[in-house]
Amino acid sequence: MLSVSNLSVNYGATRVVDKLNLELGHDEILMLVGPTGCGKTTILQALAGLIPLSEGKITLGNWYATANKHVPPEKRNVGMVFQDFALFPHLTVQQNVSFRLKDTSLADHWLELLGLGNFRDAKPARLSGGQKQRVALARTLAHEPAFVLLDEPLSNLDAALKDSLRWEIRDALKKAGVPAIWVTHDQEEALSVGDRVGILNKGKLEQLDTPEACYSTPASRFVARFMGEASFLRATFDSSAANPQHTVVTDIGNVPGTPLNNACGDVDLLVRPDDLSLNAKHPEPNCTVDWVRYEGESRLYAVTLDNGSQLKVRVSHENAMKPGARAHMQLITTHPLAVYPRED
Ligand SMILES: Nc1ncnc2c1ncn2[C@@H]1O[C@H](COP(=O)(O)OP(=O)(O)OP(=O)(O)O)[C@@H](O)[C@H]1O
Repeated sequence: MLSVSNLSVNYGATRVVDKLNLELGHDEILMLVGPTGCGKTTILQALAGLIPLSEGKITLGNWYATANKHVPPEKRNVGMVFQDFALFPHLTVQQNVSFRLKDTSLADHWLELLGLGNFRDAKPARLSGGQKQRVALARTLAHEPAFVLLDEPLSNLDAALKDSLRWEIRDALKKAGVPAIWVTHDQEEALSVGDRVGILNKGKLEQLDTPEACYSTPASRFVARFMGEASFLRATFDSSAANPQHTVVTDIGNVPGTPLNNACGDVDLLVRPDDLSLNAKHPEPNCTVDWVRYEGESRLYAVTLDNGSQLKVRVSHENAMKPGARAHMQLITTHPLAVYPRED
């Protein structure tokens, strides 16, 4: 198990990572997300032993590192996968993956498993971006790392390739049975690939939870906004025993709620674009379209309710309306939505 307690990193007087705590199971994949400059790469560098800790402790297997006890990268048995692949250009695929291995059978194993059998003798320059990243991953896993750190491994690849390769990487990590921390800018990737997701804000973990919990019950509005389109609808919520179903009352329908941060009375309800319907033909319109973004399969509308709240709703592409059009909006979800204390 990889265990991190109170890990902090300072650059001069600036604290960049602030008291990070986490534990990873033996084959668990943690996705680390957060705005640019929030400390993601610094965390990976500290775990890899590339920069010193200012405070805290990292423990894995038979070693531990603290501010006073540095363990060099080569003693940590860490595997790293970078966005720029970091392959040796003058070596073949086989040589890259087998580099410094005494027993090359594991190199063969991962080359086959990642579909690189036919490219053994090719040099990296002849490979596509996706193939290069597979080689980098095969090389990492062939060295039997105790844990793997991935720093935006897919950010140099096109969208279609990203989608398939993220699953291949997840499968390979699970087959290798190693804990992994995977930094990404892509919130959809974080939700779909991770066993858990950690959301960082200014060096602090705001939430460390399952993808479902991070998306549907975000610990803060920051997390809610970071993990997807988030609108906040004025609502009222009675937290007493008189409301056993936890019903939240709004102008566009009542829904079950999950109160966070002791929300009660005047509250804001977190609404995702698929929690709403938008009907242009309804006889009693209650909102006006502000703008629309065509997305192919769907359209995303920003709509202002007659009570002043602005919400975003995603509907089928067949539902075409122009800015200024009147429509009827309604809450259609049956699952509980997160409820926060009112913020004016
Ligand atoms: N060597 C350094 N010296 C001083 N400050 C640094 C150094 N490296 C990074 N920083 C600062 O530390 C903070 C965190 O940087 P880091 O690279 O970890 O962020 P990140 O979350 O990985 O960002 P991005 O998503 O843009 O890659 C930033 O404010 C950055 O300017």
